[in-house]
Amino acid sequence: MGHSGNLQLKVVNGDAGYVLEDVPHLTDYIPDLPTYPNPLQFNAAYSVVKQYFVNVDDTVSQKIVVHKDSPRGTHFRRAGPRQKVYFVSDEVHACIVTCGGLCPGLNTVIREIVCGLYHMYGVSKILGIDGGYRGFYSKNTINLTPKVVNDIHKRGGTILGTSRGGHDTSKIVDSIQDRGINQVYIIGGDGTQKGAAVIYEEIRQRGLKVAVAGIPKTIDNDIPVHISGPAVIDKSFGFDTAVEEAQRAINAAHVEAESIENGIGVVKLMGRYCGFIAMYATLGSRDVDCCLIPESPFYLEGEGGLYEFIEKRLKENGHMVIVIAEGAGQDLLAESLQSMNQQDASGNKLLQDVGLWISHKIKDHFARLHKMAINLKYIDPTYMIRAIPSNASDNVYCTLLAQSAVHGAVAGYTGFTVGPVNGRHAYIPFNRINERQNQVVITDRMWARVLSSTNQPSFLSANELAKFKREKPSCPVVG
Ligand SMILES: Nc1ncnc2c1ncn2[C@@H]1O[C@H](COP(=O)(O)OP(=O)(O)OP(=O)(O)O)[C@@H](O)[C@H]1O
Ligand SMILES: O=P(O)(O)OC[C@H]1O[C@](O)(CO)[C@@H](O)[C@@H]1O
Ligand SMILES: [Mg+2]
Repeated sequence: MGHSGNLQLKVVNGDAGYVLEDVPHLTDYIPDLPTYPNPLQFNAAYSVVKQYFVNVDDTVSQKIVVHKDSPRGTHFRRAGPRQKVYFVSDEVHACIVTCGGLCPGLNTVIREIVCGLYHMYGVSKILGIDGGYRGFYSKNTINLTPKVVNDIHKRGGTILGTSRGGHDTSKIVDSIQDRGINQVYIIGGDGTQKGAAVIYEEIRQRGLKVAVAGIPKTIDNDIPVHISGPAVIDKSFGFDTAVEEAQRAINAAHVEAESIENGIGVVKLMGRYCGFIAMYATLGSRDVDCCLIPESPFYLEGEGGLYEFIEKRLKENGHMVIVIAEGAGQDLLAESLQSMNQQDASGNKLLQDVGLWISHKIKDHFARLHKMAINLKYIDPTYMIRAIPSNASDNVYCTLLAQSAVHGAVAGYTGFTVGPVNGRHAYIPFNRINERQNQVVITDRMWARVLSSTNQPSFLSANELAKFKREKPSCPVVG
């Protein structure tokens, strides 16, 4: 096996096209670090486990759909407890920070990092950083113990608070160094993981024995994940909970629309640059007649347009439900409203309210035509789907993510994000997670399932479809 690598890439090539995209280790830049036996083997609860530790050479394959002659492809290091650890319990001084927007399950991840460190590794010095990245240098810290975090998974939000912007790398690493912190757990979305990568690089340049672990959070599912799109992580925590909660809004829209002549229910769901929540909520509900997402451009007027489809569906069924992701149709809004081009503190584009806009457009159109009296109800559950506690299945998922992060940091790995790859938890280098934003691939089978379930137009001409097929590479299809 040959090694090739730099600060960001640590790639190992093996036989038959085997590639390991490895994560950094503290010993990459601090040689001769002492190791210690993993205390987990003396832990009463874990004594029932037949094999305590994962083999150091275990890796998880990114590709599970293969042909007879396919190369073995990319692999990631398997997550889990190692026989040797690089920290003794008393030496560990950990901290946890949450950044970006809210997401169901943030508190569960915090809880399980604290409990995992305490119960599995005997760690008692754990600090909560208040209010996101800027909290490192501008706020007081919170002492976290299993008692403090005992009930927090039942609450939405994050007990640590969160923020956008305020990522000042030197001030953050100064604070880590001054406080003697040697394990940093960073929970957040695509922006946060980019910030974590820069912190890791600065720590490495300063030669500090500090492990940096990222736990990916994104209600939008915009971190490269496996729900359609090239596979890295299967899906992000809180996504299931959000999709479940979105059902309540869709049900309400359906009940309202069904109960009145020519009723139209419009539901706006989160999804700044991608329509995963809208797509899954639509497929989950089966009451949706039209799902509009940022990845699939649509138009209103003329043949094959939205107005024509609405008229047709109302004539057929007497009612309809439209689900629209917040980032959909922003080009159309920019044409008809004065574009604001505003950004939030992290540099994310601030969007105009497409739900309200489209509701007005539809009402105006049918009023102008005098053809058909419609009754439109607009429901905007935006923050309601993310400000709730995670459901049971997300809670279990959050536990595995948190424990994987703890096992990895204690074993000396750093500069990594945790996540399940084809069902097995793995350590993924930051560069892989940060390479691009995940989006619904509208030439994939999952989007076809939506079109088939709603029977809505694709809004694409034959030429556009051919262009999309050429541009977007076909990727491993789920299901
Ligand atoms: N390229 C970057 N380099 C360093 N820090 C960044 C970068 N992008 C974002 N950040 C920081 O990461 C934090 C969170 O970023 P952002 O507000 O974009 O949310 P996010 O993590 O993407 O979560 P979400 O979009 O799901 O709400 C902010 O404090 C921001 O300053
Ligand atoms: O209003 P805030 O808190 O900035 O968050 C809104 C954004 O956060 C997200 O939920 C991502 O976390 C986007 O879908 C949405 O545009
Ligand atoms: Mg983001």
